[in-house]
Amino acid sequence: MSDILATLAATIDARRTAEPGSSYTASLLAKGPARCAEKFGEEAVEAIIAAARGDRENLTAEAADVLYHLLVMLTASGVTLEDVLAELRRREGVSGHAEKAARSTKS
Ligand SMILES: N=c1c2ncn([C@@H]3O[C@H](COP(=O)(O)OP(=O)(O)OP(=O)(O)O)[C@@H](O)[C@H]3O)c2ncn1[C@@H]1O[C@H](COP(=O)(O)O)[C@@H](O)[C@H]1O
Repeated sequence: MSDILATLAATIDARRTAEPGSSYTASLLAKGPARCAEKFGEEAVEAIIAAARGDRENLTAEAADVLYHLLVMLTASGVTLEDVLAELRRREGVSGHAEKAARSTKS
């Protein structure tokens, strides 16, 4: 299921050395990590609005924008999709309740 994400991440990584004029991704990466993060935030807000309105069709499209812009932001910041997937694998099977309880006993 995540093959498309891995393919997209590879495409975005390859765009780091592409001409901004020929690639939207390259033009965004050329603006730096802060601008990429801002774009991710804008797309996330659009997804939030679609979800809050119960607009499933728009939410699907906005969620795709969010995933694309998340990968661009990660690339701009030197974090790979594999880094994020490894973190998810590390968390696998640990309930959010149990993780939160462990955090509160540490402090
Ligand atoms: N998945 C996407 C994708 N999703 C969204 N977008 C673009 O993200 C932009 C965000 O939408 P906005 O309305 O905010 O755009 P905008 O106002 O023109 O953007 P700004 O000027 O504010 O940056 C749009 O231009 C979308 O086309 C994407 N652009 C590219 N991809 C993938 O990335 C690949 C490489 O694209 P290029 O780098 O352009 O070759 C493509 O083949 C696709 O697979």
